[in-house]
Amino acid sequence: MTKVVGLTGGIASGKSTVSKMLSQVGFPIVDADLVAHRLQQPGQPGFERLVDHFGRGILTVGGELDRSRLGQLAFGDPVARDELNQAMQPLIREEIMAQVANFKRTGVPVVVIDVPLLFEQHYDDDCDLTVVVTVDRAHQLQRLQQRNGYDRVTALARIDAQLPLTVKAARADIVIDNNGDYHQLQKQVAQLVKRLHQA
Ligand SMILES: CC(C)(COP(=O)(O)OP(=O)(O)OC[C@H]1O[C@@H](n2cnc3c(N)ncnc32)[C@H](O)[C@@H]1O)[C@@H](O)C(=O)NCCC(=O)NCCS
Ligand SMILES: Nc1ncnc2c1ncn2[C@@H]1O[C@H](COP(=O)(O)OP(=O)(O)OP(=O)(O)O)[C@@H](O)[C@H]1O
Repeated sequence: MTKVVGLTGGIASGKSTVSKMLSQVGFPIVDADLVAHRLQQPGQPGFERLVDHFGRGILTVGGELDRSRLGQLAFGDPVARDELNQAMQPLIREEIMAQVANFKRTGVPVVVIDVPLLFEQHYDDDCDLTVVVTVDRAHQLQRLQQRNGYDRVTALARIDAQLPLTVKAARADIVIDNNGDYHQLQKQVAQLVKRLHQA
């Protein structure tokens, strides 16, 4: 029986870094951000839904989704964010579950789903084990600003659009503390890998 491992954290807490490490040692990964991005390509169902909800003002002159514009709308206003979630989440869930089902059919022992909104959108109900990558707010803010070039206000709006990391960590089966350097992160991932091999 394939075990489903839910990997989550806060924005810029280090989920993708951990999922890359797990992928490098052979675990299959379903990446929710990648799923969402694919669904938002012109012609794909997510794109159509977003244009229906938010109008053509969220498109670039080239007719693609203007991610920065939609991000300003959605992370600046909880009502717009709810609309975004209502438009996108059913499609994202369907695709994630389809990919999980495909991996299950191949008989792999473990599949990892890397989902930022794992708890907010109740994906944890479908997981055998949940892992939260946590950082303190100062590291999170600094890494997010550095990675995305956001000013402080923009970065804080994105951090506060998710459940607090302390709440997520309290709900997790396993917590990975990413306040240290990459080496310290790698050591904790090695422990996780051992546990997953026993799963
Ligand atoms: C608003 C959008 C266009 C901004 O795009 P942008 O390229 O700036 O961000 P990107 O998609 O790379 O997401 C970066 C991070 O933002 C956070 N995030 C994304 N969507 C949300 C959301 N609806 N609520 C809270 N945090 C979110 C996640 O931590 C994610 O890893 C984009 O985030 C989006 O379409 N979000 C809705 C899809 C979604 O829910 N994705 C999360 C999958 S569970
Ligand atoms: N231990 C660490 N030390 C220093 N920088 C780190 C560490 N872990 C991750 N980072 C950096 O922090 C940033 C955020 O990490 P990452 O992209 O893995 O986060 P994420 O949780 O996947 O974010 P998102 O929710 O936006 O997808 C990246 O630039 C990454 O290189």
